[in-house]
Amino acid sequence: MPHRQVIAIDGPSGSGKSSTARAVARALGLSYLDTGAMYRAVAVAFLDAGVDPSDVEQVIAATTGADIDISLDPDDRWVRVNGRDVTDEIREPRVAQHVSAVSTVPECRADLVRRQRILMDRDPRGCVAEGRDVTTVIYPDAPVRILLTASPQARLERRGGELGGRVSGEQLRDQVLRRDADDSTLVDFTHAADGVHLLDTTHLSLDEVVLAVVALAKEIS
Ligand SMILES: Nc1ncnc2c1ncn2[C@@H]1O[C@H](COP(=O)(O)OP(=O)(O)O)[C@@H](O)[C@H]1O
Ligand SMILES: Nc1ccn([C@H]2C[C@H](O)[C@@H](COP(=O)(O)OP(=O)(O)O)O2)c(=O)n1
Repeated sequence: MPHRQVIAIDGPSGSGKSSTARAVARALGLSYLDTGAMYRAVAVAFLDAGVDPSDVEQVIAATTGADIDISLDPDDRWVRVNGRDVTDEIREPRVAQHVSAVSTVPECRADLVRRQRILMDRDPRGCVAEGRDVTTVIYPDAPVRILLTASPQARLERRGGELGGRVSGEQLRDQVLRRDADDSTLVDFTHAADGVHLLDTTHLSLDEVVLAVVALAKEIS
């Protein structure tokens, strides 16, 4: 049987992690894990429950008690939390605004990391996973580890294009730059750790990034 392929991709908001990881999973016939969707799903759960985001004990309880079910199919993205489909809701600006209340609490991270390792090991063919700490914490032994970067300007333009004018310039900066600053208090996703390949996507098209990652995976595997 061919060996499992595991590809770990990290990077800041708008660097292209989700689009790249999904396309690479499709190209190589691997499963795909969006670890950020799990943080977002927990944020929906605690907002639903009326938890005050600054009440750390309640945020921890909402995280450890959340029943998260997530698709690993790159062609069929969905996520459910506590039995409710929140696939579209997790992309709403109110979720981006509050999700760091989960990602900045070590107990919440430990709980999600444990679940993410299990999900990454589920498919016998292997997995492409993306987030902020896949290369360093969740799966530091992955044979292929990549940090995607792009200039703040490029990342703001990409996320702005994706949201199609649904948010103000100020909300956009909050979603991208403020959130990255808050999220990087516990994990470093701006410098490539030892053995992690740095790929600056500022001047590359999505297709070029996907080709570069697939080429690297073939070279290493
Ligand atoms: N290299 C690229 N060049 C131009 N646009 C890109 C590139 N990579 C991703 N995008 C676009 O930027 C937006 C954000 O990408 P996404 O993959 O969601 O980033 P992340 O998961 O890192 O936040 C999407 O609309 C995506 O199509
Ligand atoms: N492995 C991860 C994945 C996401 N997070 C946090 C950081 C982000 O604010 C949220 C949402 O992540 P997501 O990847 O969906 O965010 P972007 O698509 O890059 O804007 O979760 C994390 O702390 N660790």
